[in-house]
Amino acid sequence: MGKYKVVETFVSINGEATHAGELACFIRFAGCNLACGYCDTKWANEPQVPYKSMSAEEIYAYIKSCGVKNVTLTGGEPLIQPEIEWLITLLSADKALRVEIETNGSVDIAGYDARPENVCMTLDYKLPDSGMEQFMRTENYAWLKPQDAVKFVVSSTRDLETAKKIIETYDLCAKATVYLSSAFSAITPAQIVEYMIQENMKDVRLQLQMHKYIWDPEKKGV
Ligand SMILES: C[S@@+](CC[C@H](N)C(=O)[O-])C[C@H]1O[C@@H](n2cnc3c(N)ncnc32)[C@H](O)[C@@H]1O
Ligand SMILES: Nc1nc2[nH]cc(C(=O)O)c2c(=O)[nH]1
Ligand code: SF4
Ligand SMILES: [Mg+2]
Repeated sequence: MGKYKVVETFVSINGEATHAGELACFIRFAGCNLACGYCDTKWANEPQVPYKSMSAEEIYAYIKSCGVKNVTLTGGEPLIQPEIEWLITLLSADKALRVEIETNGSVDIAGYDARPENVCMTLDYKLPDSGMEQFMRTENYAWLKPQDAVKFVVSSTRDLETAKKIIETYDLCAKATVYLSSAFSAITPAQIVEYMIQENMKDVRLQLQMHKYIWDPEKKGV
């Protein structure tokens, strides 16, 4: 089996989505197929980024050594890592783990349809201000499971309007948990809430990146 390019591993609280505030072990992979304007981990996508080569078994052993339940696979883009299916299968077999995959919405997730309940996807929809909307695969919404989330990282009113349209067109709130997050410092959380009230978005949740309020927003490894 191959090795994975891992740029950092750490334990922190998960700052985002459904298990925000709970301890989680993070595995961040190198490289991404997109280049979002707001990306807070551009460093992990640099071609020359230093990485550690780890096998699936080594990653699993690290996760178990952390002693936590939640594992977040992120990046970079985790789902473009060669043989990532194998790692996901290995981790999902351990029912003491809850595996969350942060994915950018451009990669086909159909092949993960047989995943068990302890594997959830947090699927981004990249909005116009990210510059990456053209790469979004709305076909992915056919493969959402109840434990999954669809996340919209918002930078502007135009982004909010697009998010609302996509949520309604694909009936996303019926399929998964839907989050609106502010692209850090691009739009205030208050502006998002005002829009949610104005549009009566009653099944959508605001999410803040908790770790950026606890630590310096530029700090790695938290
Ligand atoms: C760094 S990405 C890595 C995983 C995957 N490439 C993706 O985009 O989902 C992890 C999460 O951080 C979010 N993110 C990145 N930069 C952000 C920023 N400046 N403000 C808020 N969220 C951000 C992404 O939208 C994504 O949901
Ligand atoms: N604390 C913390 N929580 C996170 N949840 C998702 C993250 C990510 O970068 O994907 C992240 C992160 O970078 N830090
Ligand atoms: S898809 Fe994720 S890692 Fe890639 S550039 Fe966008 S936010 Fe960054
Ligand atoms: Mg992050």
